[in-house]
Amino acid sequence: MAHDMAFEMTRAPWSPEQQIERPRLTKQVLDTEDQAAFRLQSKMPRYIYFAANSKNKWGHQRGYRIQITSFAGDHVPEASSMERAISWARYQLAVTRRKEEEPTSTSIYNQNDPWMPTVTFADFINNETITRRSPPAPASTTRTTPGHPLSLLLTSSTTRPSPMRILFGERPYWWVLDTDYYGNNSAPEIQQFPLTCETGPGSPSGHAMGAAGVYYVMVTALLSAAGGEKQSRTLRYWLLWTVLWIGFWAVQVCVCMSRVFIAAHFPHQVIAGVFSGEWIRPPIPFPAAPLCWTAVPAALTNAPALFLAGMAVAKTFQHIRFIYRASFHRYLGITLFLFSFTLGFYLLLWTFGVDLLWTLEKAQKWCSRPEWVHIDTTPFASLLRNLGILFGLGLALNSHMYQESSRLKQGQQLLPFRLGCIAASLLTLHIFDAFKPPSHTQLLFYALSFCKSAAVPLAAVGLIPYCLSQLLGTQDKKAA
Ligand SMILES: O=P(O)(O)OC[C@H]1O[C@@H](O)[C@H](O)[C@@H](O)[C@@H]1O
Repeated sequence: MAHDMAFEMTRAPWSPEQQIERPRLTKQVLDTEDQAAFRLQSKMPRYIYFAANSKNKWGHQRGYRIQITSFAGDHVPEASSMERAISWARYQLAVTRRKEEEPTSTSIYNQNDPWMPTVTFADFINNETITRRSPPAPASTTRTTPGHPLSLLLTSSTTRPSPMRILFGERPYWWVLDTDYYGNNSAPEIQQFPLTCETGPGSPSGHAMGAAGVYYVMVTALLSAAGGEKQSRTLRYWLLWTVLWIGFWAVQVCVCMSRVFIAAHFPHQVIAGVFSGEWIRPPIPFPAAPLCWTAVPAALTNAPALFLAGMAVAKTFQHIRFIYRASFHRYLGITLFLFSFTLGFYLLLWTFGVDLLWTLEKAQKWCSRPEWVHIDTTPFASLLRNLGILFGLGLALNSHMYQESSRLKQGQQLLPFRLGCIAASLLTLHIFDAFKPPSHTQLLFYALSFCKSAAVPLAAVGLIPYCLSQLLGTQDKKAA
């Protein structure tokens, strides 16, 4: 984008017989390489800047300004037979469209045979379109070559996601800015929010999946508790059935619409999330589930974790006996298996050049505010959180505290015990939630996330019921 001043003649308001030149700001989009290559000694616009599609908080287009001051003159006459080897020096500034097959803008080998140069910079400037590209980050893609003070080559990638990639985990907040789909037309303005910049793959939606999985299990558990025999179901049961399912779908619609509204998802991704959230509930044989999920490329690293969350909740309600009987060793074994399976699979693919964390780079590149990119949204953070919960649950259920508190569950003071547990657990969860592990060291962050998640069930299933049972037990004794 070039900003300059043009002068227009106007009458001086204070002296109408006089004319004055009034400066006016002009803006011009430089949309081809030829327009954005400024020859030496040519007149430059006053301001040149790389504009992004987003706006800053004053409503001005984001971007960064390029300022060039140089007193250098001609390098060699352009008619010289060796000029092409140093043709970058023709320009004060040149913006070109970079392609993957063009790793460099010049080459030291040009010096060896300047008459037949390996790379000719001037050939890059062949009038290709350069608008609707991502603004390159100055540190990573701006190349100033030592000894080439006048040449500033800015590049932008041509590896753009095709429209079909929205089926493979692209999120709208980056896809819209990153795609060639809109050609020379302007792409829709996408407003980002603090929750937009998720770093994992967008398909299927983890929030929709979690909401559907958890609420499905809650609704069906409540209905089976209220239902009794099929034949003896009363009007009250059917009223409850209607209210609960309306509630279920109301929650799903709100979750899905909010995810689409903040540009974190396309509609098909949240719909897939809701339905996979329901399917993910047991009975999928335990070790088979992460393997099933590997069929969904975009959700690969997230899958075991998501499965685990859905499964942990579902088991609690639907197969209560199993989850209570499983030994700590079993919990530990499952935790280790899921961790090593996911890590191993990730590393295996990585050695073959497949980076399952490709979405992280997209988020960092396209999020309008770097502080909105949170490490706790990464698939690995999610995996460790859910593994922590599983581990903590196993630890709590096999603890002495849990055995002790279970005794009171058959006792007299069941209602105060349960209400006390709910209130104390909510309070504790709130306190846990306020603790944010420091994110400057990734390993420390992941380790602390795991510990924090393990502490949650340990507190809610072990410690809190134990303390309350002791308290109520003492009161019982005093009363007796
Ligand atoms: O895919 P969505 O809806 O943006 O949800 C992403 C979230 O999905 C959850 O399952 C993960 O635990 C979170 O870490 C992640 O941030």
